[in-house]
Amino acid sequence: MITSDEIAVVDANSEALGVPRKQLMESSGNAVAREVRARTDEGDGVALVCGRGNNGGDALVAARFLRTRDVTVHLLGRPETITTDIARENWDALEQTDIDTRVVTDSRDFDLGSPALAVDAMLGTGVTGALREPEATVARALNDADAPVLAVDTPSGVDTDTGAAAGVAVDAESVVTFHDTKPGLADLDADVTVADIGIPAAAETFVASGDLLRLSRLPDSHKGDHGEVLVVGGGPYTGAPALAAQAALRAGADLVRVACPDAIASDVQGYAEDLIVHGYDGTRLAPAHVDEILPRAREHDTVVFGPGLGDHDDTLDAVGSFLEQYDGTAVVDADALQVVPEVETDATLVCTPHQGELRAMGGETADDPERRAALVESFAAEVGHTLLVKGAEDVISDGERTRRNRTGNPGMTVGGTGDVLAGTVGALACLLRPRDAAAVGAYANGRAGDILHESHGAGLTASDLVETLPRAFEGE
Ligand SMILES: NC(=O)C1=CN([C@@H]2O[C@H](COP(=O)(O)OP(=O)(O)OC[C@H]3O[C@@H](n4cnc5c(N)ncnc54)[C@H](O)[C@@H]3O)[C@@H](O)[C@H]2O)[C@H](O)CC1
Ligand SMILES: [K+]
Repeated sequence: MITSDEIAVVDANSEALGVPRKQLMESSGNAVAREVRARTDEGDGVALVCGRGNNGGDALVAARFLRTRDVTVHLLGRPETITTDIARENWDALEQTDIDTRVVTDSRDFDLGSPALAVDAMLGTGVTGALREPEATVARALNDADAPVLAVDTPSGVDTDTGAAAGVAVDAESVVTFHDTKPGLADLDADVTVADIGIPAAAETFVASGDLLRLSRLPDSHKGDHGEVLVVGGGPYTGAPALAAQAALRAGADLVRVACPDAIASDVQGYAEDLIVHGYDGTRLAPAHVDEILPRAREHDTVVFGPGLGDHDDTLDAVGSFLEQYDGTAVVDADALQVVPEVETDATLVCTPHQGELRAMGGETADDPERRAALVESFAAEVGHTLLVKGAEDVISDGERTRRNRTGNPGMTVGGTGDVLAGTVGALACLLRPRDAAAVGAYANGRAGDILHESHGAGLTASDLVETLPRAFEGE
């Protein structure tokens, strides 16, 4: 099953892989025509009722594939108001043929006639809220008509994210849906066919520019609120927490604070004026600091735990104690990772190990990319957290869904890039579910590295990466 937000990402990734939407629409239209032929006889009347989006576009394509049927195309709205170029191009193409096309601007003018089959292509995954006019009246007319209804993708009026109807919905005898089934279709008393429309499997497997849509299509609850991140790091190293914090800012977080030992606080502050640094006493994280860090962590949307902490026994004990008591969202990186498999925690974790750290956690790797991805998926299920395993090809899995990321280049093996990634994912995890934050973070980091590779060759630094992140989020 796939939701409309997810299909938008997959569509855009398909386009990035060289299979554009217009090509998918051709396949969708072909699939609709196939269903129409299966449900009618030669010469039968078929009414195609088209909305102004791509759902209507699918039926406009279908009309061309139905030369053996007596087709009438009803467009709901003026052709100038068709919302997408590809649907409009298909309308324009139909207008050059002798197919009977009718423009319905007022629902009172809608005349279905008495076809053997009516095709509902008013609205698909682009629907928002209850059907407006003329669609609502036309939906009632379809429901009152004698002809059985074949719905394209989803019956119009059914919310494709919840499967519920916000008002009147088309009552379809059959549905031809694309790529994968949609929420709610299984609950309908309709015959549902899933048609393969040629979306490459890679559009789902690999993270690509379409995944950036996850950020631009955020629910209203997140508009204008991009979250606050606490970076807990530093001790033996000072640059790491500063890099993670700066990356979180560049990845869009509203506010980023660093908690680090007093002994290095001024060094961390020295990396950038806009960092907010809180020191705890001493030279490294220890169990005595956990009571001070926990309430601070709870005031942030996410915590990035690990950059530069080091692996002193006291520090690892403190990490364990923190995770046992914390129930928010945290990105765990570097030395803190080794604690994760041993600890009982209610926290939602995104762990960002490289291959060596993964093995140290008890996970397995393999040379074959598919095998490696499968191993990461089962290890994620075992530890109960999201994993982002870094490598020439990154693997991201929450144990249920697994993605692979191909952005990035060997120039990025320079020190500090892991800190940048952890900070980026920390910022994204304020907005997206863990596996999406990890996937988009891995993609954007690698893309920043690829942009820099063009200008800097192998000479890129982690700070360059931070500066380039905003461009990487702009997409291609
Ligand atoms: N990968 C795929 O599965 C493909 C699917 N295709 C088809 O495209 C539609 C989705 O197309 P989209 O243009 O995004 O949206 P719709 O056509 O569903 O609707 C947009 C259209 O409707 C108006 N609108 C929105 N809500 C309402 C409402 N409540 N009442 C009236 N009008 C409404 C909005 O303003 C727009 O004008 C998908 O379902 C498939 O059928 C593609 O063929 C390519 C690949
Ligand atoms: K429809």
